[in-house]
Amino acid sequence: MGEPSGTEAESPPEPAHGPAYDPTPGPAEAPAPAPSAPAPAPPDGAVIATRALTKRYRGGQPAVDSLDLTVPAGSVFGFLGPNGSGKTTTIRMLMGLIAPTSGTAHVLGRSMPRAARTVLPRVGALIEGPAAYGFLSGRDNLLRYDAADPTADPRTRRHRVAAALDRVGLAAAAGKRAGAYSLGMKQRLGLAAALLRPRSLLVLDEPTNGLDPQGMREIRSLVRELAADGTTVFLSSHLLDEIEHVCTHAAVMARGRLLAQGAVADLAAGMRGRLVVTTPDPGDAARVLKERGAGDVAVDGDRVTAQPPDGDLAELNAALVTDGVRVRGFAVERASLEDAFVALTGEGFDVAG
Ligand SMILES: Nc1ncnc2c1ncn2[C@@H]1O[C@H](COP(=O)(O)OP(=O)(O)OP(=O)(O)O)[C@@H](O)[C@H]1O
Repeated sequence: MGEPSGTEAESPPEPAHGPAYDPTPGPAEAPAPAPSAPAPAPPDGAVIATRALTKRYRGGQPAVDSLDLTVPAGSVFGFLGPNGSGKTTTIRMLMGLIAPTSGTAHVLGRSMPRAARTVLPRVGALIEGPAAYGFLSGRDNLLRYDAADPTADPRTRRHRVAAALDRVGLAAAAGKRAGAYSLGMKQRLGLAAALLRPRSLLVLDEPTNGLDPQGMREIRSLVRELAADGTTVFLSSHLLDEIEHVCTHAAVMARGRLLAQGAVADLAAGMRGRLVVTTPDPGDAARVLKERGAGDVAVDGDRVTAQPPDGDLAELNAALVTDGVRVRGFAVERASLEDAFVALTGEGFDVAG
């Protein structure tokens, strides 16, 4: 999460929580001033499109630096990067909570933050953790939250609250004090708040942060269900595993800059996986692989692994056999998103979180 907003130089007043689930939503925040440059039209079908989006907090390096992000409609888009890489700052600009230093951001085809009042009712957001009144039940939290929204229809309130609680699997616990909820249940209550109205886009900042494996599974399957219904989901995460299992598309950030974006399968497919040769002659195999241009050759028992050289791998296999290496297994392991990330950043990734 970002650091206290008190260090922020030029942003407008900010609500303590995300736009969709502050339990004390007052009158709508004044939208931040729009950048003066004319906004280019967003690409067709993009639910989020930013161009050269930049945020520089007072005196520092840019927290977000010339970001060109394109989130296709219908995608589950993972916004991936280690702590401090600029994810939360980007999300806050997209939601109109802070003004960019320069560049443009379009959400649902409209320029932010100028169109915040039109855009935000169509966006469900869960930002900077769930917030709820502990002394109220989950249901009463949602009733109160919905009642504070001047555009929400009071006649359908009870029905919409019940449907949202049901949707996130909290119907049975609806009458329980939110203070007694587990973190996972609080997170689901936050999602229920985001789902009180039909949404074109859900923005979730680290939705599984702090959850146990069971809680993570529940949120992930909920995200998949929502996406199956056609909602575009934009979620930030520092967990590669999460992105790989839940997302159709991803963008990789490091130190405020975008390193890559695209379909998850393409991000990993651009990488050649590691060659694994299983053999009772590992020393000879390693020698032949090196001679044939394989990189980073490593021997572990009867397994020899390497970065495959360019060219036809069938030829490489034949060369091993011709040189008397008895080959039991010869395969290229599929590259993971983690391999792609390491190749992009040249550094490891805190996979465990
Ligand atoms: N209000 C602020 N004032 C000054 N600097 C800030 C502020 N918010 C964030 N930063 C700095 O901007 C950079 C990006 O932070 P940001 O919170 O956007 O990253 P993040 O990828 O979301 O990380 P995390 O997962 O830790 O929230 C960091 O160096 C951070 O210290």
